[in-house]
Amino acid sequence: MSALTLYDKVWRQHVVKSYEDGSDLIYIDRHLVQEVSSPQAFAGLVAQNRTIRRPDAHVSVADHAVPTRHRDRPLPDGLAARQVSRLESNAARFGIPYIPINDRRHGIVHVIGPELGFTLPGATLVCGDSHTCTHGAFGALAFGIGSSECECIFATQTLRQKKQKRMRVVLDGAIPAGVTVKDVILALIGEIGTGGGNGHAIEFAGSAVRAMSMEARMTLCNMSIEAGSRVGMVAPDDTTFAYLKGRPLAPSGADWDAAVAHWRSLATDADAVFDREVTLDVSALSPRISWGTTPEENLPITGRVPDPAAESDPSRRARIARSLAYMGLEPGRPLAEIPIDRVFIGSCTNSRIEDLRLAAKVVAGRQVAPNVAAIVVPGSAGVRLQAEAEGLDAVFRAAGFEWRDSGCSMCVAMNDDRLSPGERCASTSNRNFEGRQGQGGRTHLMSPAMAAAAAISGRLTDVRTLSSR
Ligand SMILES: CC(C)[C@H](C(=O)O)[C@@H](O)C(=O)O
Ligand code: SF4
Repeated sequence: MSALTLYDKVWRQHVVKSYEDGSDLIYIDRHLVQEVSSPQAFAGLVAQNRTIRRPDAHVSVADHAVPTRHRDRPLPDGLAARQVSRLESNAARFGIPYIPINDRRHGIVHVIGPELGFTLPGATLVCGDSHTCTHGAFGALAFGIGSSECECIFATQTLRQKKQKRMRVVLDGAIPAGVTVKDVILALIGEIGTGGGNGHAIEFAGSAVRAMSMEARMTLCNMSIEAGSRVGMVAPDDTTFAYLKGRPLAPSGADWDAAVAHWRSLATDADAVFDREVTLDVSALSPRISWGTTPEENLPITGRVPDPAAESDPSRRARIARSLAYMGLEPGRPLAEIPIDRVFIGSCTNSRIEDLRLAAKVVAGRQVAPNVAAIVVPGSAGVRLQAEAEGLDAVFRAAGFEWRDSGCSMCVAMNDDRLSPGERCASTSNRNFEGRQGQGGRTHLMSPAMAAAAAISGRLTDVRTLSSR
């Protein structure tokens, strides 16, 4: 048998049936359900009078629409309240687990899956949400699906899919001080483009990945979709097992030992071949900032706003000009001089405990600039409680940040937290297209440390210069 990759192995172990057109029916072990993409799937079940085949394979939680403050009060009447109550009643009707918004397990689907040990190496995991690739950090085969596919999973626990091509991204070297995995993934997307991973399942490998914490690996895999790939995976290792051990839904006792032995066998064989290989030396990277309206439009903070006139390709020139017009930026301006109005530290990319620790370290003993409104939104109640136990909330509050309850918040304009037209935001989220954080809002993507530095100085800032003051 020829050598296999991690992706090949997990795929193979889930094939129920193969079709002549090259697609396979694969078994889906786990399904996360949120309020925005699930209503149609539940409605489909009702219309066809179907039940859920394996209720224990699903976990539902409302994260996108929920407010991040005043959660002790009933949700005000409106779309959010309807979306949340519909998810709750659908979960009750079909008998699947539901996590209420004030529960200690609440949070963004992609943050709580791993926290609960619902996300496991070697499992297939789906959700009606494009950032499901996050869970690939554990060596799960995880990807986002559409509403009709959610319905299919509910009814059959299987999905017909075509295998992707195989791509390996090797990250070598040590990440320098002041630089984080967010800068690594932005640099990669800057290099290969938002279509760079199209049609491919990415495996992240190399010494830098082995050295990363699970939180960092999740940030990395989370933005695979911004690189065009629905799948981003990391082979499970001791770091993975240490994170999962003792989690509520992880195996225990003798099952744990058997699981670890199986998980170790999933690593890509030494002689396996990839359809595409990309290598990036992370030791040469600087902190990055997106300046435009796609994640690929990003540069080191030491750079300047690009000049469309310097671009020879007419369509690229037009694209840059349009981005700059929307972002309200003049060519040639140093990025580190751009003033900001808002700071958002949160989202399934960067709202885990390590992210908050990094940001708090920058913020400690300093004040948010008077022109800036800044919020920290922990990705889950678990992260919030951990941060509070460590006193991080006090650090943020003392500096002038607002400390919120868990949810997607200002990552996506589907709840109360959003930008006003023209407002410029330093954001730790993953998408920066026009209107993403609110109509007319201007998003600059960056790491938590960089967002914290921007909050303090009131402009885009190289965190390395701030900490050396
Ligand atoms: C609302 C949801 C379906 C959407 C997604 O698929 O990713 C959202 O989470 C996003 O980040 O844009
Ligand atoms: S935090 Fe943002 S990117 Fe993540 S699931 Fe929510 S809306 Fe999507």
